[in-house]
Amino acid sequence: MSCRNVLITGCSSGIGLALAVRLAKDELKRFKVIATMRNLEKRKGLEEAAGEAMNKTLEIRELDVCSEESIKECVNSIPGRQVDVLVNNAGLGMIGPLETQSISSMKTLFDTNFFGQVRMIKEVLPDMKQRKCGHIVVMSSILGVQGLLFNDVYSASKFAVEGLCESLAVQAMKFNIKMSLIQPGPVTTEFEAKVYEDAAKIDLSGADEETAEIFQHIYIPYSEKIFTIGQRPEEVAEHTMKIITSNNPPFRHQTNRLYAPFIALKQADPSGNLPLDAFYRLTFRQKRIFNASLGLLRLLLRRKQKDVDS
Ligand SMILES: NC(=O)C1=CN([C@@H]2O[C@H](COP(=O)(O)OP(=O)(O)OC[C@H]3O[C@@H](n4cnc5c(N)ncnc54)[C@H](OP(=O)(O)O)[C@@H]3O)[C@@H](O)[C@H]2O)C=CC1
Ligand SMILES: CC1=C(/C=C/C(C)=C/C=C/C(C)=C/C=O)C(C)(C)CCC1
Repeated sequence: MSCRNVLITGCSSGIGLALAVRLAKDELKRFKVIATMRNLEKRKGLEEAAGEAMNKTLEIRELDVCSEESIKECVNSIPGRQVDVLVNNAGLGMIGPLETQSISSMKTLFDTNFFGQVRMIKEVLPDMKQRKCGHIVVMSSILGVQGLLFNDVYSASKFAVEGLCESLAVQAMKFNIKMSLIQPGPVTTEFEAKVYEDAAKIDLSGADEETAEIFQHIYIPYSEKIFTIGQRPEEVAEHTMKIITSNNPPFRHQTNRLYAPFIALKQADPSGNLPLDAFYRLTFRQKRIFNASLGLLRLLLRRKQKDVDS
């Protein structure tokens, strides 16, 4: 197979950085990685992790998914504008009570997580259609399938991405273009620190006392515990690499089997009441069940790790 150009957005940290490095260090040298970031001053981490691959199988370019001009400039700089695989990874998180969040902060989130993806796809789709070849890989989330309290707007942005891709995928198929949505659960990246940092600045006086209490004393501690068993970005990169190298890539792929039961609840009950009840109980009624489930998840994770190591 010839070398494929892979353009990845949001490579200054986390999943984007890990994926760029993984593809660039491919033993079979199947990829030329165009690792992009909006702020080139943050390139050091990627340069160090890429090591010898730098300027051989990996090049760093500037790209802000919120600027059409920046996207065009980057894609035009690629010989023949040839993007064989687009990985739409750049994204922001946002948590908190809806009443405390400004419409302008929600628009910023959508501008990145949804319109950023749209801008990227619009830029490469006509070329891919002409070549009758290409793969669009999109970093969605389990929250693109299942909503979660205090993640209202973030989850909505990922649902929007899922709807966009599900609609486009059939047309893409006609032009031999593949589309894949990657759905990770919690991943231990800068994402986590950034959302907690932003959450600490929320003016909770914009919400009633009970809501503020639930957010601070139930959601935040639960969420922190959940992240202690989050995936590493390298694991998500490995999953994504498998999707990219697959001859017949799936349209949707969950990277963490621990979250399959939450999605199964949704699929099991079209009325939607089953997952709502389960989340309600887990959050408000069953502190002991939540902690016990977490213990079980940890055990399963340790077993899985042992299997991988042996
Ligand atoms: N971490 C998690 O738990 C999960 C994350 N995801 C998704 O994975 C993706 C990657 O997140 P993750 O690696 O965890 O988080 P990070 O915060 O580590 O990485 C996010 C990347 O997106 C970049 N970015 C933000 N805004 C823009 C923009 N306007 N233009 C270009 N790049 C931008 C950031 O750049 P900068 O450094 O300049 O801000 C950074 O490089 C996101 O789409 C996220 O929604 C999905 C499921 C779970
Ligand atoms: C609070 C809470 C939960 C927390 C889930 C979290 C915190 C998920 C985070 C997902 C992320 C960050 C996705 C990013 O795209 C559970 C386990 C569902 C159980 C019910 C209560």
